Amino acid sequence: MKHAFVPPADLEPLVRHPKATGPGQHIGLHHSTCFGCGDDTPLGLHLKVIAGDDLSVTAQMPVVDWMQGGPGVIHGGVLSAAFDEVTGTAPLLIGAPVVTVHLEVDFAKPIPLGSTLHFEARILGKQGRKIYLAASAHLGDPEQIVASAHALFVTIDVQKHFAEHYDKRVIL
Ligand SMILES: CCCCC/C=C\C/C=C\C/C=C\C/C=C\CCCC(=O)SCCNC(=O)CCNC(=O)[C@H](O)C(C)(C)COP(=O)(O)OP(=O)(O)OC[C@H]1O[C@@H](n2cnc3c(N)ncnc32)[C@H](O)[C@@H]1OP(=O)(O)O
Repeated sequence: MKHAFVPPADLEPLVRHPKATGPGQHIGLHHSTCFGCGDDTPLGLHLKVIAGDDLSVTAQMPVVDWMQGGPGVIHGGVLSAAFDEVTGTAPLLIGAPVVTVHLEVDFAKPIPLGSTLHFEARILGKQGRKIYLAASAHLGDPEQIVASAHALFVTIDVQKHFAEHYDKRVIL
């Protein structure tokens, strides 16, 4: 699939963190009211991101009616949010809490309501605090990619990053 994202050629190779979630296990470190992965949000993606056996993750998402953009198909922003969540969770495999600084999505096929998206994301490498990822999605046949994404995340100190906003957080 065509895309405009060019990661640096000199990325540092990475290995899994010794305490990373095991292969096949749900990576559940985020919080319960997160739009992407929280169980307690009435309107959220409720994504369960599963660790791969290397530097990759997978997730599935049923495409339900409220996700509609064009008639009968998913909204591109909903799909982008799902890519954000799936790619953003993967850096936990190297022990890095991150926020998104850049996300780009290539939409290859219309994605019908009633289908199930299968996501795969993998860490390409890092450069200082910057972590580069690539992801793709299909509807059941891994040979038929319907969308792909590239993302750049930056490692943060979670306590410091959210300090100013923490007391305005929503608890449901
Ligand atoms: C939804 C909230 C998620 C919260 C995550 C919470 C905890 C994390 C824990 C676990 C994570 C688990 C799951 C995560 C799941 C989903 C992820 C969803 C993530 C999101 O949805 S999160 C919301 C949107 N996100 C933001 O709210 C970020 C706003 N942003 C900033 O808060 C600052 O921007 C910051 C702190 C990131 C950096 O600021 P800073 O001052 O610390 O560092 P600096 O500016 O130097 O950037 C360092 C290096 O990144 C390069 N760089 C920066 N921006 C770039 C760009 N756009 N393109 C290319 N390179 C860029 C610079 O060029 C430099 O590179 P170099 O070192 O080579 O010069």
